[in-house]
Amino acid sequence: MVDSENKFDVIVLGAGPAGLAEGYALKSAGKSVAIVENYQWGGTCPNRGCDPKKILLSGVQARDRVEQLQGKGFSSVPFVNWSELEAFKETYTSKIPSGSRNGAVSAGITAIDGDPEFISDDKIQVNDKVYQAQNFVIATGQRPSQINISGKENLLTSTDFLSLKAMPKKITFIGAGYIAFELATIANSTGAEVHIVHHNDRPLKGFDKQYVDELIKQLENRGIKFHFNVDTNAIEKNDQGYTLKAKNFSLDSDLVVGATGRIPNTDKLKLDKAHVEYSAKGIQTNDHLQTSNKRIYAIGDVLDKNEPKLTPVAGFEARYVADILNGKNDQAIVYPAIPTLVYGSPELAKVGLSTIDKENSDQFHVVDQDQTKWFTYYRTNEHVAKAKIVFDKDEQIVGATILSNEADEVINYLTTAINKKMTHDEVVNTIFAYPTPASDLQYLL
Ligand SMILES: Cc1cc2nc3c(=O)[nH]c(=O)nc-3n(C[C@H](O)[C@H](O)[C@H](O)COP(=O)(O)OP(=O)(O)OC[C@H]3O[C@@H](n4cnc5c(N)ncnc54)[C@H](O)[C@@H]3O)c2cc1C
Ligand SMILES: NC(=O)c1ccc[n+]([C@@H]2O[C@H](COP(=O)([O-])OP(=O)(O)OC[C@H]3O[C@@H](n4cnc5c(N)ncnc54)[C@H](O)[C@@H]3O)[C@@H](O)[C@H]2O)c1
Repeated sequence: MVDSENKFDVIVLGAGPAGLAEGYALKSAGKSVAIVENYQWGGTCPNRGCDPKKILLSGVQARDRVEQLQGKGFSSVPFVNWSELEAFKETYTSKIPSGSRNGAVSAGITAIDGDPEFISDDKIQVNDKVYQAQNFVIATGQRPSQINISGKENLLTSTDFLSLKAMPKKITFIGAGYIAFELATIANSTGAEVHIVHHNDRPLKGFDKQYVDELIKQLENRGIKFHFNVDTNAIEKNDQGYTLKAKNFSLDSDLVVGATGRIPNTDKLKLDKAHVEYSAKGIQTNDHLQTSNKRIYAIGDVLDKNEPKLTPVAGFEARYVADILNGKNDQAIVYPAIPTLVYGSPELAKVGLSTIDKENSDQFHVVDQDQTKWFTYYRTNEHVAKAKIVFDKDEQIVGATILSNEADEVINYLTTAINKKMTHDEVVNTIFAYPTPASDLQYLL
């Protein structure tokens, strides 16, 4: 028998952006809700992901803005003091776990701390207590993966990097995805010698190759060194630091960060006991985000899905499942166009269709614009500003790739234009404040 106080309409596993959004949406609709978290309330994004990274980047971006204006009012590039910047970041992150937990409790959600394990189709056990629910929502996210090489225990993760107390003189990243590009830019701007080692020659492979090559060129100009087609097979510790070893290749550094992807947190949940199917890529669901056990849903990064694993996508899925469980929706999930962005200086962003090949070249065409001399970028003396816009036969924008320091802002406007199917005339007849990246839109679309 399960005590009545341990019975809920819905139990959510994981208190990250997905799990918390789910809990709040269900609670405000009158359901009894518990959330179980086994580590830091708030999850990856505010504790060890998006937010701390972006705080560190704020210092980097301020420095870079001054660097661009050398000889145009400034004569030296400021030194970014890593320890102070990191301490500033800590003033934000240190409040997240308690703030997130207290917020949930204040909203009337039952907060449970510990490792949940399914013991049947409708019950879990946490710290020797059994809890029962009509429905479960699994939102346990992902964690850094570790490459299986000799000396892998010598590798730091992105989480370790974001809390370094001192920036080393020389740092190496293995992998060249979002995390390596972003953290390498931060390390470079705070004075470190930075190397990126990648196993093939196609980093950021979801992005337009020409623009990735241009981004690499910009980062090389800043002093970041790329080593492509290097398959790391060992990290050896020595008196000075660490040596990365590969065939005919060796690189010494003070620290080495593994940034070769992330893996779903499914292993501790005893999913088999609840008949929930999953793969190495995450929990498998139907188009209603329902697992192989009809009373259990999965949302956020823990899903095995094609959509990018990002915070706003996790929130979208949480609201969708809440609507299903609140009886407001029974349709399959339909995702809007989702923008993705590699932060740094410059930023690389994309939404929708990014490239077209011979097979679909009669249905789409691409306009590639070098904006570097446009007023928006001229006034800040940007090194590069480019935009590749994909149009369909009706001249409707269906995709874009942007490379500039304003890419985050521009990609959001273009995402709206794609989702709202805005025509060129609708854009031109919208009065945007001038001069801003928004007022450039009439020349882009
Ligand atoms: C360095 C870095 C930078 C990033 N930058 C961005 C960015 O700029 N923009 C963006 O959109 N996304 C970014 N992301 C991705 C973003 O953090 C995730 O997409 C987002 O956090 C996913 O939310 P989630 O709730 O699904 O998972 P998480 O945020 O991972 O939350 C899952 C929660 O479940 C808990 N948990 C895990 N296992 C269990 C278990 N067995 N039982 C109970 N609880 C468990 C975890 O402790 C965690 O609190 C970044 C990620 C990283 C690592
Ligand atoms: N700005 C953002 O939105 C943002 C920022 C950071 C992270 N994230 C999220 O976190 C996820 C993980 O980021 P990530 O950068 O760790 O993963 P990723 O999948 O983006 O990139 C990993 C890279 O490592 C390479 N790699 C794999 N094995 C390797 C090996 N043995 N040696 C060398 N290279 C190897 C892969 O080819 C790939 O290029 C992202 O996919 C995204 O969902 C998003």
